[in-house]
Parts: sequence; structure tokens; C-alpha cells
Amino acid sequence: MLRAHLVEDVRRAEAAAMARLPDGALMQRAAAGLAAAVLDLLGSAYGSRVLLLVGPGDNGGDALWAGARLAGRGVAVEALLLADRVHEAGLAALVAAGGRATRDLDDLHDAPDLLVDGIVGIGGRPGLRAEAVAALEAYVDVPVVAVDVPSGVDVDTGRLDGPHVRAALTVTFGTHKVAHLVDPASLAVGALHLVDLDLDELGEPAVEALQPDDVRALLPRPGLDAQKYTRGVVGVRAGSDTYPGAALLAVSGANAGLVGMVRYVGPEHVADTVRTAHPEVVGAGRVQAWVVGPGGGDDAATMLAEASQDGVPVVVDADALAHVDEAGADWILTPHAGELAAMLGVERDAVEAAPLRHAREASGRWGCTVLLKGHHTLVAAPDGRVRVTTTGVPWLATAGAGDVLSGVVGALLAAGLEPYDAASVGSWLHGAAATQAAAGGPLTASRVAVHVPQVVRETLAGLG
Ligand SMILES: NC(=O)C1=CN([C@@H]2O[C@H](COP(=O)(O)OP(=O)(O)OC[C@H]3O[C@@H](n4cnc5c(N)ncnc54)[C@H](OP(=O)(O)O)[C@@H]3O)[C@@H](O)[C@H]2O)[C@@H](O)CC1
Ligand SMILES: [K+]
Repeated sequence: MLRAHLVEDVRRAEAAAMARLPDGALMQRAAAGLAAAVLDLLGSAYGSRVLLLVGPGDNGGDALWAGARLAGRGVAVEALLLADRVHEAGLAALVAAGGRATRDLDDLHDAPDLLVDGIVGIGGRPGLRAEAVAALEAYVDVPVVAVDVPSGVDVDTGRLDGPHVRAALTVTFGTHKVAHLVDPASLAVGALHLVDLDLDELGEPAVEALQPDDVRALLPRPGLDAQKYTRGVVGVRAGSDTYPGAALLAVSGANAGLVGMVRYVGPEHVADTVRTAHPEVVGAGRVQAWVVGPGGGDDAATMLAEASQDGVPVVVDADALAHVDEAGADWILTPHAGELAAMLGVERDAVEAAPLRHAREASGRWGCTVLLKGHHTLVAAPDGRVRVTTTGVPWLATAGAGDVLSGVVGALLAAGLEPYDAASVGSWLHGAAATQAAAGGPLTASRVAVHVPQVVRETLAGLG
């Protein structure tokens, strides 16, 4: 599991580690890891130029100490000091290693190959000061390696408020931070590299992200004595005269092999189309979970009312979300930002600016799991836990992808996973299937469903 902690937890764990280690040892570990990551990115030390952007705190200290190590390896290192006082020992080490420091942007030599953002770390407030903005604007085309976090983001919430660094690579220390995983800040992180500081006592993570091993452990798999009914039956109530395709897509997600049987209930001519495309799918009967809503249009309210009568877990998506009054504790709501905004009576922009807060709020309000779709989809449980999906590709932002997702999640729910696991594992598989289907190019929602079995296969085999 990839875990992200709040700043106060990081500070507490770092203080405990510092108490048992020699002075400065943690910063040296951080700087060594940072310098190694920068060298990797540069490819070779000799002939390479690096510019450090150095703020007032220990984040700048990390950058200066790493700069000293890089200078020692033959990299031409300059530091632009963006505060009256910077980490003294780090600055002395840089200069002793042959690096050069200045406070004047005009005093810098040729354009660097890389910028190292040591402006602020976990002690920073959102936004950047004018000097930092000017330095970044002077080198807009130069890739940035962020130290710990891209400066300017709100570390504990992932919110943005004012200018911030956009990194190609973020090298973080000890544990991940919320802003690395949660939108919109996660979009500024680039590739993410964790330097282990051997921290104990970090406590419960604020958010976490499933890794292939976690998914493997959670995936339902048939026992030797499996029958179709023991593997679970998922029912889909979706599609309408206006949107027959949504039924097909939801069923294709549900019918990706994760359960023993799929039922479809909907308008007769839609049912015909579904059965033609998926001959395995049968009609009404007992199910262990329902998927309700994709393409439901005006029928969505009835679909939800009928599904709720069975007393089994329900995945509520799309048109059905507007009709959720009271939800069962084992339900999963799967809105995108616009749908969640309508449910909470706020503007869409507000949800997009603070998805973590709104997903938590909705989960608390309806007392069930909420899956909020986005660049990094969030799954919030009513007990406060949050998982972030880091699989997927931007090509996945395409019509019908959400319908497939609801089907996959419903299948996992019917197979017996807890709602929090069903939602987060389903979202992980959906993202991984999209990455595979896209193969570096465009995709359609139907192709995502086709790739789910292969992703499951590779994950079970430990190849994910
Ligand atoms: N602790 C450890 O063991 C280890 C920590 N490590 C490293 O330390 C980092 C944390 O260092 P830190 O605590 O010194 O805070 P940091 O983020 O550098 O800056 C805070 C200063 O910035 C200022 N400031 C605030 N906002 C600002 C803004 N928007 N724009 C400009 N300035 C702003 C604020 O000053 P103020 O304005 O409040 O007077 C304050 O003085 C951490 O991220 C990691 O890199 C590693 O070495 C591993 C071991
Ligand atoms: K930084």
C-alpha cells in the first residue's frame, strides 16, 4: 500500500527519528536520495548544469546539500537564494564543493538542464512569492525536480491557491504527502520518488493508494468447488430508449469475469441488444448486488426504488444519483464532480478545487462509500478512510468509461468484497485496463471492459 500522511504526523515521526540519530543525519539521507534522483534524470554529471531554487527553510537545506553532492560529482551547480536567510550549513557545503550562489536572477549563467525546487516543503503555505514566480518564469522550458513537494501546493489537502511549481519529478522523504496523491495538486507532482528515512510512528495514513500486491490480495477468485452462484450474481438496471448504449457498457464491465453470473433488467429492446452482445447475460432474479443508473434517464428513479427493495448492496451511478435520498451503509455512490456538486448543492468548481473534502463530506452525509471520479479517483468510506486511484491514463476521459466502471465495481461487490474494497479495487482495475487498452494512444470505453480480464490475469500472476 502506498500511504500518505499529514504534515503533523510527518513532523512527529521525524522528531522521533532525529532524537535517536546523530545531528543532521535525516537531512543527509534526504539530500543523498535527492542527489541520486537528480543524477538519474540528468544521465551524466559532467557537462550538466543544475540551478537550485532555495527558500528559507529545511527544504532549501535539502536542495543545498544535494547541490553540494552534485557539484562534487562534477555537475555545474548554481543556487538562487530566494530568502534573506537560507540553511547556512547547506550553503557553506555547496560553496565548498565548487557551487555558486547568488540572490540575483540576472547574475545566473547559461540556462540549466534542470531546476531543483527547494523553495518550500512541508512548512510552506499555498502560493509562491514574486521572486520565486519570476525565477520559474525565466526557465519555463526547463524540467523541475521538486524537493519533497512542488512548492506552492497545499500539502495536507491537495488544494491549489495561487502560483505553484509544476514538477517533472518530485522526490519526497519518509512517507508520501496528501498533495502527491490528491487532485488538483497531484497534477503538479510529475513522477514520484520516495526516499526512505526509516521513520517509525507515522500512525494511520490520511489517504492511501492500492498497489498491485494489495489488489492481488483482495481480488475474488473462485475456489476449487466454485459454482456460478457461489461466485456471486450481479444485476444491472441501466439503459433506456434514449441511452441504450450505457446498458451495454455497464454490462460489459459487470460481465468481465469477476462474478459467476450477470443479470440485466431494463427495456425489452435494450435487453435484446445486451443479450446479443453478451449471450451469457440472463434476466431478472436474485442478485448479491445491483448496479443502477447508467443511461437510466427518466427511468432512473424507478430503477433505484426497485433495486433498493432487494436489500442487497447497490452501486448508484449517473442518472440514479439524483434520486438518492437515504442510502444503505453497503451502497456505493459513483458520481463525477458535476454530479456530486448537484447532490451536495454546491458549484462544480468547488468540488474540483477540493475533491477530498467533498468526497468525505458526501460519504459522511449518506453514510456509505463514495467514489468520486477524477484524474485520481477518490474512494471515501464513512469511517474517514480514503483511497486514491493512481492507475489510468488521460485517454480514459471518454464517454461511457464511467458506465464500465460501475459494472466492474458492482461485480466485485456481488463477489463479496466490502464496499470500500470493491470501489477501490474496481477503480484500480478500470484504470489499469484503460492504460493497457490505450497502449499510448486513444481508447473507447468498450475496449476498457475488454482489457479487464487480462489485467486481472496479470495482477494474479504478479506481473501488475
Ligand atoms: N524535519 C525533518 O526532519 C526533515 C525535513 N526535511 C525537509 O525539511 C522540509 C521542511 O522544512 P521546514 O520545516 O524548515 O519548512 P520549509 O517547508 O522548508 O519552509 C518553511 C519556511 O518557508 C516560509 N514560507 C512558508 N510558505 C512560504 C511560501 N509560500 N513562499 C515562501 N516562503 C514561505 C516560512 O517562513 P515564514 O514566511 O512563515 O516566515 C518558513 O520559514 C521538508 O519539506 C523536507 O524537505 C528533510 O531534510 C528530511 C528531514
Ligand atoms: K519544494
